[in-house]
Amino acid sequence: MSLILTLNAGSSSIKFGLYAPSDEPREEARGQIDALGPEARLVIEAGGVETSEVIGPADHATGLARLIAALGPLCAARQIAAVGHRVVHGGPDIDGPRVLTPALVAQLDALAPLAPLHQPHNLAGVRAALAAFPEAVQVAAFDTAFHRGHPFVNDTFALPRRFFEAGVRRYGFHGLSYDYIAGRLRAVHPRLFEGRVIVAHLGNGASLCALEGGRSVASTMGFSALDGMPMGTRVGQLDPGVVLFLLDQGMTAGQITDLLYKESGLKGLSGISHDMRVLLASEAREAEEAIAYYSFRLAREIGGLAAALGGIDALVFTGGIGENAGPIRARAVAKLGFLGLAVDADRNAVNAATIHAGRVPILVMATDEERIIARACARALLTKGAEGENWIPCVSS
Ligand SMILES: Nc1ncnc2c1ncn2[C@@H]1O[C@H](COP(=O)(O)OP(=O)(O)O)[C@@H](O)[C@H]1O
Ligand SMILES: CC(=O)OP(=O)(O)O
Ligand SMILES: [Mg+2]
Repeated sequence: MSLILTLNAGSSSIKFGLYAPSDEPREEARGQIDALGPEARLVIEAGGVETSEVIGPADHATGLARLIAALGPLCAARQIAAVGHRVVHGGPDIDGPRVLTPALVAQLDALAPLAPLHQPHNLAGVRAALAAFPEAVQVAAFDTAFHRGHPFVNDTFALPRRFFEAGVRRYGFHGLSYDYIAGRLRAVHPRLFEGRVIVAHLGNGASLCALEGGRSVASTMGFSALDGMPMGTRVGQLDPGVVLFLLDQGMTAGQITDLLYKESGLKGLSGISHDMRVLLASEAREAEEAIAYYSFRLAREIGGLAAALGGIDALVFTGGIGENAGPIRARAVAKLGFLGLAVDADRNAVNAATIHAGRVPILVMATDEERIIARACARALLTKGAEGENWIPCVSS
């Protein structure tokens, strides 16, 4: 039997999954190369057993090579029939997964400046997989695709129209995560799925999405993966006047890019760490202020999306912080009683699946971006053969 490999080559980690193909792919193994840098770690979970080893210094290229080598024993003699890649940016037109062709890869390369922390690594994963598995179908699943049905007012800036036409618009990201959550809502809470749901994806990157009947109508991330929530190292919402000021002060575009993507957010504000666990455990005033800012912005974004939806029928927390950081959820929701939102302290403390004490359900749900990629691969394997066709029929969540 053949296998599906999923690759999610991010800014500081490379995640993978191995699946047996079927309508609902069966996960056989998953893992990641963590903390790319001087002391990278390879973590693999297979058959209920987790192994972890420090692999020493690794960048994206060497980390990918090491990961591909580690797949050998997991695959045994089975062939990788499809490799699915998380690609953060698909541009204005791509509204679902696609089989990768050289022309499409070139088109995606050109979008790298819009997502400099992600797109180049995503595409490096594509190139490594093409070399390692030349017989496999290569599939891309896009973070932007889920948001392509937004109304105009949620996608535009108030710039002259020609900029919108030229692609300067709000794209929205984390679509694989929102697609997965929408699917779980439909399966587990069908009545909520039909309503107005705000999903807060709070990982190293963070955004929120407003869902209506399972479809994205607004997102807090905009043109790039910088806007909206402050993140581990990214600034979140920022007055563009600050960028003009920094340019005027003599900073180069490259320096400002590094500042906004890599030195800001929780890391910049605390001066301690980008990692919420570290900040929650710290007694430093700066850690507390970074947490206070994060929680305040989270409440503001939820309020803003509730207005975009004209109300809220459920709130969902997901991502590493959303799934695990009870104090952050509690602090944000404490400001949102006027929307019918309140947290049950005991259930929140143990990350229970439902944590509300008020009228509006508040859910904690684990996300699974890899599964959305694996499903796209399974559909690509079923439909392959249409010569020159790279559209994959999309089974919506
Ligand atoms: N138990 C926890 N308590 C608080 N924060 C946590 C916990 N576990 C993970 N996190 C936070 O989740 C964030 C990483 O989220 P994750 O979704 O794993 O990231 P990525 O975007 O890289 O997939 C980090 O800030 C980390 O500190
Ligand atoms: C788009 C984005 O911010 O992704 P991540 O959370 O993986 O950094
Ligand atoms: Mg993530």
